[in-house]
Amino acid sequence: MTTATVHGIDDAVRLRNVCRGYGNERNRVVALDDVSVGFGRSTFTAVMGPSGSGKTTLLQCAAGLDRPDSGSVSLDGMELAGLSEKELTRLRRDRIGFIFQAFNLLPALSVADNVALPLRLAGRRPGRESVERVLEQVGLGARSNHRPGELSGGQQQRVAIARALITRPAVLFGDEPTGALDTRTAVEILRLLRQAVHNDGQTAVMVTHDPVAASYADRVLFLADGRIVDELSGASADTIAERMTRLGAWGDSSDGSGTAVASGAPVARGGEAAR
Ligand SMILES: Nc1ncnc2c1ncn2[C@@H]1O[C@H](COP(=O)(O)OP(=O)(O)OP(=O)(O)O)[C@@H](O)[C@H]1O
Repeated sequence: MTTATVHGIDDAVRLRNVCRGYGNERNRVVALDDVSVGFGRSTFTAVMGPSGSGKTTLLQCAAGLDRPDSGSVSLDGMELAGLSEKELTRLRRDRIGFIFQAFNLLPALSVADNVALPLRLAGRRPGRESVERVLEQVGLGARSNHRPGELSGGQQQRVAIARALITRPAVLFGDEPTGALDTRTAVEILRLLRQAVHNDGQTAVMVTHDPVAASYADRVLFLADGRIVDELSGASADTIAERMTRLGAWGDSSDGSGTAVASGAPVARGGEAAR
């Protein structure tokens, strides 16, 4: 049984009966099928599931990057449906931080200028101290004048986290933020995310395929065929991997009516949790 549909009053992000499909009537893919879930303030949630189960679509709808066909999304107390594109852009800029697998840094800018970019885009003048402070926070105080190309992958991802944190967003969304990193470096990044959540009161939602990464979250949601089918709290990587294996078995036995099984890519990592 899943409790994912229970919403707290104080959720930083809340989805209610969200449906999102692609294609036309003959070729319909249901990416999200009546998903209701809340992400409480100052919590860290990992979203897992087979390839094509709807994880990225869930993240994009939750972050206001994609609009659901039906249902509603509220973020930091604002209903997204009523907002114009301009208001939505402002909300994303001011209240959300994004961290992607490909760090998406601008190679020609220094580390400090990359971090300051969201503030400049918002028409604010970034104070040197606030940039230095957030770089210290991610352990890169000495690197502010370097170019991203002079940093390791893990350091570049830390710059991306600093850039996401500079606006003090209510919610941090990560789509495979540790996907391109080795295990040790991934752990550093996950600790930073936990810190942002538990020390600074931010809310983090992270899509991952890695049970070890997911074990750093307070809660793990499991998606299959566009629906939340299970969740775990405070689980170990082994427990999460075992649950993924079961999810894989469910995927194999599916009659396909759920629609969203995409590529037949392997689902579970089983015991291979720590890459
Ligand atoms: N722009 C799009 N056009 C058509 N179909 C799409 C589009 N985006 C997603 N889909 C489909 O919706 C379903 C869910 O996709 P989504 O990317 O959310 O899955 P996912 O769980 O993130 O997958 P993965 O782990 O492989 O990244 C898939 O069947 C996918 O093919």
